[in-house]
Amino acid sequence: MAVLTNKRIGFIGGGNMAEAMIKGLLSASFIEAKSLMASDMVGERLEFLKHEFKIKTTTDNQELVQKNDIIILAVKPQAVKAVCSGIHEQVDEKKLVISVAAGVPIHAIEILLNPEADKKVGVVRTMPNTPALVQAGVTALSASDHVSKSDLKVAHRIFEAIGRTVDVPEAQLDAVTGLSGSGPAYIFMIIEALSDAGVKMGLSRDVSNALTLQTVLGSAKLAQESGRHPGELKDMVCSPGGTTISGLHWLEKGGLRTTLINAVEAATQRSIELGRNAENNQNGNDSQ
Ligand SMILES: NC(=O)C1=CN([C@@H]2O[C@H](COP(=O)(O)OP(=O)(O)OC[C@H]3O[C@@H](n4cnc5c(N)ncnc54)[C@H](OP(=O)(O)O)[C@@H]3O)[C@@H](O)[C@H]2O)C=CC1
Ligand SMILES: O=C(O)[C@@H]1CCC=N1
Repeated sequence: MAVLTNKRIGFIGGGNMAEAMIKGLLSASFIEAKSLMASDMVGERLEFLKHEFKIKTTTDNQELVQKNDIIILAVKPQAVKAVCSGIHEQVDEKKLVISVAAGVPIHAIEILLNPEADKKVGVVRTMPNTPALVQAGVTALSASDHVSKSDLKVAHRIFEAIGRTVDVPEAQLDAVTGLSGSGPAYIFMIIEALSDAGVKMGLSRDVSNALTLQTVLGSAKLAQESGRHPGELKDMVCSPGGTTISGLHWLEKGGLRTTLINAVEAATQRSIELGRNAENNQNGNDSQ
């Protein structure tokens, strides 16, 4: 039985993030496929989504807005301006607009959707991540003043269906993007490297992958469920004069902590830059 029975959700942009959310929402039985729709310019993506998830599709963003109550902006930040300008007449006060676009500020979306400033358009800006695919995502949300408490609750329920949610002030969403939005990619790189390391030491790829994945999963679970400081949990693994401290010495020499902090900082800065470019309708250094 679907949790959200009386609302229809439309995704503008049917790429990776939309797919992660659609799969997560359907797997969680949060909503029925017939209440989901996606629009995209890429016909192949729409065919895939239609075939894989049995959802409705269209190439017409205006039709998508007309036929749905909750509109999720899931296009690249660089495309937000064009998309919002193309749908502003169809977006009325009854629609709830949720953006997952990195960097793009709420007020920029509000101005684009309400150029005459003659209606109240509620926008919730969010930053989810791809583990939504397996209902293990985490999403930070921030809402504009025009979003009612009940609409914000609906937004929370959507993202709770695909993982955890946190509320943050909008000013912190770029940092969220640098940490948990981009974070799965950092972790996948670490997983790949650890698995390679096992193979270098003579393990089969299958065994090495299995050991790596369960080690990452188990460590996160232990940290989450015990609530203990990660430094304390790390110390529990390090026997005096033992193997782990020898390994950690190399992680320190390689600057692992500094590297991760720099990565989050760079991704946060890029999110801020994407937001500025989206407002100015520029692409900055990227050609996408
Ligand atoms: N991927 C991730 O892990 C996360 C992504 N996000 C955010 O989600 C958004 C989407 O990212 P992601 O899914 O990775 O990107 P994708 O490029 O995979 O998906 C975006 C899709 O939107 C399509 N599109 C472009 N312009 C339009 C338009 N005018 N109307 C309808 N569809 C259009 C694109 O087509 P085309 O390819 O032809 O441009 C593409 O198929 C971004 O803003 C990103 O910041 C947020 C959190 C995590
Ligand atoms: O790489 C990106 O820009 C998007 C935003 C967060 C994760 N992916």
